[in-house]
Amino acid sequence: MASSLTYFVHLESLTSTSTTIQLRSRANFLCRAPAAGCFQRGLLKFYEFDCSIGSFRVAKKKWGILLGAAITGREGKNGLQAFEMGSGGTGEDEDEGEDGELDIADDALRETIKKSKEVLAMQKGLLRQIAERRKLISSIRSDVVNTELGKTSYSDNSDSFLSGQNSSTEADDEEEYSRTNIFDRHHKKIPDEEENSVTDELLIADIIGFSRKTSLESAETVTVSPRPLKTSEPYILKVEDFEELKEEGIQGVNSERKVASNEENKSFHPLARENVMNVILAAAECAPWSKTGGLGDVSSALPKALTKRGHRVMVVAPRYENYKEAHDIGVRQRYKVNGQDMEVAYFHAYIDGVDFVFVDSPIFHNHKDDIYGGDRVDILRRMVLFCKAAVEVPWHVPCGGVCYGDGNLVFVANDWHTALLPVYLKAYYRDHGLMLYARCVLVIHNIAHQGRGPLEDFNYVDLPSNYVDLFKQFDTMGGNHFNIFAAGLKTADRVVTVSHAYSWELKTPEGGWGLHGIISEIDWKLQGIVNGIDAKDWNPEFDVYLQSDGYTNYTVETLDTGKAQCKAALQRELGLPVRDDVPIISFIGRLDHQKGVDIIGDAMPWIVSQDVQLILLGAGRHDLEDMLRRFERENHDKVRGWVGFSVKMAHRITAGADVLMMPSRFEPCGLNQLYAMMYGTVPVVHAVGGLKDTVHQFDPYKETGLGWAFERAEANMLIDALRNCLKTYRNYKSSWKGLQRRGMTQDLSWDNAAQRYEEVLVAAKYQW
Ligand SMILES: Nc1ncnc2c1ncn2[C@@H]1O[C@H](COP(=O)(O)OP(=O)(O)O[C@H]2O[C@H](CO)[C@@H](O)[C@H](O)[C@H]2O)[C@@H](O)[C@H]1O
Repeated sequence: MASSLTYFVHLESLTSTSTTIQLRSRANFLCRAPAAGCFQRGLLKFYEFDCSIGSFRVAKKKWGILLGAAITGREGKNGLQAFEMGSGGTGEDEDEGEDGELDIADDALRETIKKSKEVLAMQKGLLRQIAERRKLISSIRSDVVNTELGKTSYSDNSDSFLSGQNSSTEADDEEEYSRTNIFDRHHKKIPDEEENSVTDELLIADIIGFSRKTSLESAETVTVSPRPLKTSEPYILKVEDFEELKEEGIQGVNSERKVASNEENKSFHPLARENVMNVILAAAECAPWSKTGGLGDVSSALPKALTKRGHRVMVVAPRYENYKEAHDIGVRQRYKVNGQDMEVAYFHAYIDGVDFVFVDSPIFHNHKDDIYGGDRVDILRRMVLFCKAAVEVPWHVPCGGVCYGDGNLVFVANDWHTALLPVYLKAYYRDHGLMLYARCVLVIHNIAHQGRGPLEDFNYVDLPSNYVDLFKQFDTMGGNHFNIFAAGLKTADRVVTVSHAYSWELKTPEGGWGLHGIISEIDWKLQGIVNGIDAKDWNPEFDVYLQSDGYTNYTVETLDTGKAQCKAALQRELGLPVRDDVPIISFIGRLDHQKGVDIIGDAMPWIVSQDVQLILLGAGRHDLEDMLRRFERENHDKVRGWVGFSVKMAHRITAGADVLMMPSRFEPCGLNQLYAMMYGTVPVVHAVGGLKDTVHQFDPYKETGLGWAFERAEANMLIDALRNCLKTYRNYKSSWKGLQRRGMTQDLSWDNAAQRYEEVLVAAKYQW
């Protein structure tokens, strides 16, 4: 007699050498095999075994944890753990079997099944609620005249999880934005039934994960329980259940992300499909809301690329000011920071398939233009609060009505500011049997900033004293000190840095800034992945900053005319002589030691002796800002030094200039050279870190390469490279065009990088 039970099996902790499971029913097995050799079909795949009644042999390993339907196993005589799950299926034999035989004659198991049924019933309740809410929203939308009705309906607390806000203080138009936005999300169609049931099962298991209890409970009351929930509770969901749930409207909860359209489904990469997971990227800045440099760009662009691969992705960042797109979801949590109780609120926006969650607290508010400002302890307190709040976001913040949960979750922390996240994940949760399946990947964007302080700073991070060693660091620069990056690197499950060359440089005393020893020790979990760029924001074809003031969008086909027009517009805007024949050399970046802007200063006498125009945009160290102003003052006919942070000017300079200089002393990746190449602007860079990885030296004989990459961060090297560059610009027009075309036609999008990240996330997930 056949049944359609599906078994989710996680083979992570298999240990015995040979295991036989005898099935008394026909069953589908979904096996997640983390180690090579478990099954012939390869690594890190899901496997479906349509087993006939009889035995099913698993070589080499022992059963571990059932995934998606966690049921505590029973220890067989040979060390085998065997499980069976199902509800009302056939072939459930309660007799005690032989070794390895499936056995469900267990009270605990019965209890588990019972509980699971209850959970399923609750879920159906939630779906019914969603269907009702959707009807309500439809009626409100169609009744545009009766605004009162809309207000009355939405003043009801129980709608807040759908409307995405509950604050009566928000402006009406913002409320309408929120409603419309979420309405649209919840009305996307389920695609044709071309998806196989395996994917459906995985989606629901992975998206809702083991934390469905959180979302289900919250659905009843609409406010989310503040208490930490144990999330490894058993759950059963069969294929038929999922079908039923889909019919009832589960798409209102999740499908906008996973099954939004046939088009999207077709573009799902098979690897992501099998490894689809929940990803929460936590960062101190996220463009366009907050940005001081490349971290802001990455934390906004990488999540979108991961979403495209099928993952459910959230960005968590502090709320430094009022962002019009994000709405208060009404959830409040309290965390202690150095003994002081602090309340945080959560604001949410759903944009380009990504959930953006902003953690709100008065301590972030005065730092909109000064994210890392204040004294050392101020910053530390902000980051402690932010990391404590961020790590619990998957429990407390229902996005589209459903929390992320921690069952299938990987955090991505960035730089020292969020390096406490993996530490808290371990110290507060995993060491206490919570969030057992959550992992954390830490990304190094810049090791030069580490969150250093005296050892007493340990008191601010609110950890038991046995964790102090994680933070203790001795080096010749800092002596014996407290170092947050060090602790994060030790506790993260995986570490990524933003280029291959930088992953090597980090292990040297010069490149590791005192952490090279730790980096060498954790080499096994370190990987370099070159950043991509947001191909919509930074694309001359669509760039919104090139649509006014005489600028124009252009492509590689319209490069000659389009770029010439942008160059003229830039010269006009900055009050420089409008001349097509004079090369514009540019620099954009933070004004600090890293970026080598002082090296440009050393090269200035030579630069201004040439027939060139020079445009410098930057903010940072006051002495370097003064230097820019002085350059402009002294060479007003050909130099502009724009002091400040202007995204618009960064785009316009990138489009209008012919050459971009990056004499960085070190550069983990560098984004400006990537942007420049996309815009047909030729980079001249110091061959270090990501600049070395991405700007290949021009070879005039072979007509290959993308720009000039000089060996040492010295003025004479910069001058040599610029001299050759200008000679090519003036005398070898076709070579110049070749350089521009090669730069513009590269695939610099995040797609490739996102795939590499996904591999790291998967590796983290299966790491114990
Ligand atoms: N005055 C100004 N006005 C407007 N925009 C300005 C600006 N100054 C800088 N920017 C913008 O800020 C970003 C800087 O990106 P980078 O990657 O060069 O630098 P950063 O050193 O901050 O980032 C760190 O993280 C990133 C991301 O991983 C790494 O690429 C990098 O090597 C590492 O040092 C670019 O988008 C640039 O246009």
